[in-house]
Amino acid sequence: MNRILEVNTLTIHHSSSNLRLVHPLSFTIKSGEVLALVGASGSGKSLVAQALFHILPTNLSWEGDIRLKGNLVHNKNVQNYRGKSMAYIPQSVDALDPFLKIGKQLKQLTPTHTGKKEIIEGLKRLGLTKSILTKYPFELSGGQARRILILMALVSEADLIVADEPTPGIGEQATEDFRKLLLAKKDSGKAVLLITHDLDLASDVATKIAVMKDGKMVDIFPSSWLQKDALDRNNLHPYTLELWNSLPRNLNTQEWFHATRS
Ligand SMILES: Nc1ncnc2c1ncn2[C@@H]1O[C@H](COP(=O)(O)OP(=O)(O)OP(=O)(O)O)[C@@H](O)[C@H]1O
Ligand code: NI
Repeated sequence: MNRILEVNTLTIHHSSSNLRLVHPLSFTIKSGEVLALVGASGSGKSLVAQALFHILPTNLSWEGDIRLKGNLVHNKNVQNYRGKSMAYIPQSVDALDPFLKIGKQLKQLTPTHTGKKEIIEGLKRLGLTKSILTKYPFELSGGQARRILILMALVSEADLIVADEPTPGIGEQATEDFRKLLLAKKDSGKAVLLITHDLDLASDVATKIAVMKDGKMVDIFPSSWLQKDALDRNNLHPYTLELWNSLPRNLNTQEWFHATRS
């Protein structure tokens, strides 16, 4: 399988003090893979996504090696990748251009005819109507804006999609539609980095799961390990086990937790 994204010893620190917010971490996402990045609030997930696109807050710096299809992504060439071969669904809906109608913003991403068809279909699948295309971002609700951001990433031709908490506030139906669209991207050989608090979504769509805690990637493992009878669970970090045991569907499997720790 082709490697789409390779991240090698990425660290993120305060520019002024060298104090680390993200400790050295490395991972790879291949064509057709979804890597779910999960972990506590404040553990550094969004910073990792921002570093990939060179859009960290100015008081922070990063070091390491980021490659897209083997090519080093650096300061001077990142514009050639952003929004083209790497699409980003940011955690904040402020990312929409406030002065440009939604239709125009979507059109910029997909100038081709097929793109237009995909936009119309995508709108429908995400529970939006065509009328939204003539609106400005300020006329949308938070959930609608988030769905537009999802659509933007999904209609783009990007090889890599980075989605930072795309589902809060969009409702159950749109979350389900998003899940299906993600699986379609996966099947068509794209690579996805999905940052989420939704562990059910993560275990459902991801091929690999990475867990962050206090700026460290404490685990990265194939999602098949989460199958109830998979022995490899023994290899997971206690924090990962804690996360999974706190899922409502696992609350009755505490025996398993004790069995794996003894
Ligand atoms: N510009 C900044 N300057 C200093 N610290 C920052 C800055 N931006 C983020 N941080 C800190 O870095 C840590 C990681 O933040 P980040 O946004 O990556 O967390 P996260 O895992 O995405 O959390 P959440 O799940 O809540 O979105 C947090 O402790 C946050 O306070
Ligand atoms: Ni975040």
